[in-house]
Amino acid sequence: MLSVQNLGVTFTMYDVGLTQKRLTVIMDLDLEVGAGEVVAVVGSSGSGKSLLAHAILGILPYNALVTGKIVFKGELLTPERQTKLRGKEIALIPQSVSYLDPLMRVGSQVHRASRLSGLPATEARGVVNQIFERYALPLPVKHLYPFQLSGGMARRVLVATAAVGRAELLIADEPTPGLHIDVVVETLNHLRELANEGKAIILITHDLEAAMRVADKVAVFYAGTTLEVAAAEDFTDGHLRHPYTQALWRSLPQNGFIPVKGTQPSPEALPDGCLFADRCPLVTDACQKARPQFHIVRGAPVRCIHAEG
Ligand SMILES: Nc1ncnc2c1ncn2[C@@H]1O[C@H](COP(=O)(O)OP(=O)(O)OP(=O)(O)O)[C@@H](O)[C@H]1O
Ligand code: NI
Repeated sequence: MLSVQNLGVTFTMYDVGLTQKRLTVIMDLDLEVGAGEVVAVVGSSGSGKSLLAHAILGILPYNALVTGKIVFKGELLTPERQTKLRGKEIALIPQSVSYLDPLMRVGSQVHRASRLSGLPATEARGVVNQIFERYALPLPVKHLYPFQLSGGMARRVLVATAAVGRAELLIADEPTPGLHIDVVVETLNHLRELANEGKAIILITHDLEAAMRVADKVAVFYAGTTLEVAAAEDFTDGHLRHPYTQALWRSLPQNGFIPVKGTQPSPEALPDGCLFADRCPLVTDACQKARPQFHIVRGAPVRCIHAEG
């Protein structure tokens, strides 16, 4: 359904004295998402996850230059098409209730979302009631304002707002950390259900465990690019290809809690070679010379010259 090819995002900024500065924050990024699939995008803070979502939706700030290709349902996703499809065929499940209109009752917002997505007025009312029932939101909740919702209810309203329409691609930017585990699990289950009904889901998260709970594939982001796109079972089968993905896996509490030493390079100081080279146990001179290209190892793409079948 969605194919992101060689995506790049560069910001033009002005420094002291009005000197222009270009900052490339996403480069060579590839990602495929099919109908019925949950693809998790996992990466630490600043790796470019939200910018990927914004690039797909066409809501990057004006000083961002996008290169590469995004193809949606076989057709190039141009800015015009993005404007046309946003909220209709491609919907965002935002990070927090702060994205809802604080002055509008919840029911009206879900209703508005359904109308924006193209549902006729005659159907919208019934569909909104159905969606409230589906997400265990009692009908009186319709009359509440966003600030009156509990954390769990707020997540359900956000999912309902995206699920009420006919959007086939849903992008969930990670729920704010600090949510109760039950709420997280419930939201993840809702996303899985929507995929099982045939939608394509991109789940953006820091939380590898959450990702593995529901995702079919996990795209591992690092300093603005994908290092590996692994199948969820590759983690548990020990089939991971990239040393960074392996390190992330070992950093989970149940796998030894071994931290990955060092930090991700900042967009202002990216190395010429492999982005992970300075933290990698397998590093050799060749790694420092050129950025490794994606190549297929055991059926999945990875960006490491040492990864072999
Ligand atoms: N408008 C902007 N101008 C310049 N740089 C930006 C802008 N927006 C984001 N960036 C930079 O782009 C990089 C990626 O940001 P992004 O928000 O996509 O990260 P993220 O992976 O979503 O992080 P988090 O997990 O913290 O949400 C960061 O280094 C960030 O500072
Ligand atoms: Ni983000």
